[in-house]
Order: sequence, then C-alpha cells, then structure tokens
Amino acid sequence: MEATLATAQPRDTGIDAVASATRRLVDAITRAGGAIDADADRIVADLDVLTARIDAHAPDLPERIATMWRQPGPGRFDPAGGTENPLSPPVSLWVEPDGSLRGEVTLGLAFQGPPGHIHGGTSAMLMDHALGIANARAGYAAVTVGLDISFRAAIPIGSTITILARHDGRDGRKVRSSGELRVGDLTCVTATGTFVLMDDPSTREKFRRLPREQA
Ligand SMILES: CCCCCCCCCC(=O)SCCNC(=O)CCNC(=O)[C@H](O)C(C)(C)COP(=O)(O)OP(=O)(O)OC[C@H]1O[C@@H](n2cnc3c(N)ncnc32)[C@H](O)[C@@H]1OP(=O)(O)O
Repeated sequence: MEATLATAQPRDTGIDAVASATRRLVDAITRAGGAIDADADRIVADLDVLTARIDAHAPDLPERIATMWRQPGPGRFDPAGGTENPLSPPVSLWVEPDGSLRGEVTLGLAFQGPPGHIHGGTSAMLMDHALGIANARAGYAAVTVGLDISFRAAIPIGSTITILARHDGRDGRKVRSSGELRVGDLTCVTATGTFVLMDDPSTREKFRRLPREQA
C-alpha cells in the first residue's frame, strides 16, 4: 500500500519551484559568507530587481492569509514542511501504519547553532510542528500551549535527521503528543507537547481574526 503524506505534496513548478530556488540561494549565501563582499553591490542590485518583480504579484496581508487557509490539504506555507515557504526546511512527514509520523530532513548552514551543528530553535520548530501535525492527523487540530524539549545530543549540519511524532491522547480541551529527532540510532532531541483544541471557544476566537482586524 502506498504511504500517506501528512505534509504538503512538493511540486517542481510554480511557487514551490521559486521557494526551492530561494532555499538554494540562502544556502549559497551562508556557505560563501564574506567571500562575496567584492561582488555584493551587484548581487544586491540583482536581488532587488527580483524582489520587486515578485512583490508586484503580492496581495495585501489579510487577503494573502485568507488565501493560504482556503487551500485544501496540508499547509503549503507551514514553517516546517511548507513547500511554498522558502524559509521552511524541506520536511516531508509520512503516516506510519500505527498512525504516527515519520520523516527525514537534511539541514544546511543556515540552521547552524553551535559550531557545525543545528540550532536548538530549529529542532524545537521541527518538533512543535510535527507534534501538531500528529494531533491533526488524529483528528485534533490544536495549538501549542506547552512544549517540553530535551537536547540530548547535538545534530551535525548535513546529517540525515529522522523525525518521529505521535499523538498521545486527549484530556478535555487539551491534547498531548510526543516525538523525537534521531541521527542514525542516536536520539538527539525528545519532545512532549500540550496543545489546546482549536475548536475550544477561546482558541477559536483568538485565531479567527486576521492581523488587520486585531489592530
Ligand atoms: C490546523 C492544523 C495545524 C497543524 C499543525 C499546527 C502546529 C502549530 C503549532 C504551533 O506553533 S501553535 C502557535 C503557538 N501557540 C500559540 O500561539 C497559542 C498561544 N496561547 C493561547 O493563545 C491561549 O493559551 C489559548 C487561546 C490556546 C488558550 O487560552 P486560555 O486562556 O483559554 O487557556 P490557557 O492558556 O490558560 O491554558 C489552556 C490549558 O493549557 C494548560 N497549559 C497552559 N500552559 C501549559 C504548559 N506550558 N504545559 C502544559 N499545560 C499548559 C492550562 O493549564 C490549561 O489547562 P486546563 O484547560 O486543564 O485548565
């Protein structure tokens, strides 16, 4: 049986292709560093032309957010697995036979924390998001109120990181999930999360409104 993808299906055209190219750009910049200083003025001019070309297509923010949430299926704009989001690491999560999630990702220098290793905030984002998707797959769309995370071993830049996440249960309006990041057989990060259901009245009210309406 074909495995089910819990994150957005990557495409090699349109906005997904632009986002991928932008990830390659960011990776190239972080690898080159100050070695591009002499060429920086020309690079900035070229990038500004591209930015203006793209910006000409951008609707205002509330309209853009509304469009994002009208798209069916897994979030294409998520910060961890959003194929349309150039800041999103290219994560795909698959549903295992027991309903848990499993995926792999390799992160470059843009995600560095300690020398040669992944930033803890990046690991926390991968965990927060995977735990949230594990809940959503179990039928519980919910927002994080607590994330307990342990960094047990540093994750080398460029290593293949295995992401595991599972929904652990519901307690009234709260749901729990847990997960880990592994490199090979080594468990590098463990996390447990507490989430509040989005259909809880206070949560629904808070996340119903768009930024402009909240001002
Ligand atoms: C659609 C599918 C999406 C799939 C993936 C999404 C993954 C995204 C994950 C995220 O990053 S979500 C974004 C980060 N989270 C937030 O912005 C939520 C911010 N918090 C809030 O807006 C409010 O807390 C919320 C509206 C959710 C609820 O407010 P309330 O005033 O009603 O409740 P409160 O925050 O006091 O606590 C709710 C419950 O959580 C409990 N709680 C709070 N902090 C906790 C903590 N740190 N650990 C454990 N439990 C905690 C708290 O005790 C309480 O338990 P009880 O219901 O049993 O009383």
